[in-house]
Amino acid sequence: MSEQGETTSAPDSAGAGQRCGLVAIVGKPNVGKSTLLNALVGQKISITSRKAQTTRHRITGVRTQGQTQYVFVDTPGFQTKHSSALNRSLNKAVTGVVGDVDVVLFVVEAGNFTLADAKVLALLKAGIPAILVANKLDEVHRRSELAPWLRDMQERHPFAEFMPMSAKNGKDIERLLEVCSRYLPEQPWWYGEDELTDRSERFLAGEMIREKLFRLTGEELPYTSTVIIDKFEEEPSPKFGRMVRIAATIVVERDSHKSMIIGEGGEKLKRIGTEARQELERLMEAKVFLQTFVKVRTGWADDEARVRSFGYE
Ligand SMILES: Nc1nc2c(ncn2[C@@H]2O[C@H](COP(=O)(O)OP(=O)(O)OP(=O)(O)O)[C@@H](O)[C@H]2O)c(=O)[nH]1
Repeated sequence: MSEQGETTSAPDSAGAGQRCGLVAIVGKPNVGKSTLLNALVGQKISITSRKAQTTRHRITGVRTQGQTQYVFVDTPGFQTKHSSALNRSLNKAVTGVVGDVDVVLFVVEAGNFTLADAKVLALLKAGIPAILVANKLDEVHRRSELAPWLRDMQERHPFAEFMPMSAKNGKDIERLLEVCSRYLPEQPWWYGEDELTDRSERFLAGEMIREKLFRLTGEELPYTSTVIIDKFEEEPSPKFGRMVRIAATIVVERDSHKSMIIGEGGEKLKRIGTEARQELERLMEAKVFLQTFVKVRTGWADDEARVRSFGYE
């Protein structure tokens, strides 16, 4: 339950009373960071368009609840299960991230603190509030033992809050969101309330191809060329976790534009597809299969009915 209540009415257009900020989740492998992130975001993680405030970060999810928008950022160093790789990437990737957010969730297993936890803790920056998430509370059978452990943790770092909890418990997640919101600055939201739907990923896929298209063909290509997403299907994949099949059509007005996009031996279209796919994979954290086609539709931009049939309003 958020302090602001569960009002999901449209936000004040001026952004009055809104809070918005960056939240990093850190911790050694297997403490439950992914479980926590998924629960906090409350839906499948997706991407958003990039905004100036967050270009330095890779956004893994956004939750908008009540008046607060929580923007979760990725800490790549902690994704790995290999401690050597963990060590290597720690200083580079994570230090930058945890030094530049509004609040850090430092996740450990309740009642535990190992050398690996200490290494992560050492990276937290003074001045950035850190919440100790003592996760997997449900696995602690003797709760009485937790008090001395918490005191011990208090001595290790000046944590702003202590949250003994379970990432699998909905009430705990609500409580954590509420606590977290206190550390996010009052400022207008960066993202629309509904920006994280499947549709926004679909939209982003189109934008990404469009961006590559214009970047790789240069000025020559008329602005009327556009990208239609014909298919955007997510499939469960034990191998990749997330897998998305995308089929896109680049619509141009002239044959000459078509050959410009396809390039010699199909080289350019291939490059557009590869670059778009790679970036989408990174953003969506998914395996992406992308098919791109080019079609000529003379005067299509003037033909309103046809424009509508392409999915534009
Ligand atoms: N009992 C219990 N298990 C949990 C809880 N949170 C996470 N887990 C389990 O802990 C294991 C690790 O969870 P992940 O979310 O993958 O942990 P992680 O920190 O993201 O792990 P890495 O990807 O290795 O960094 C999984 O089997 C989860 O189901 C919890 O609150 N209680």
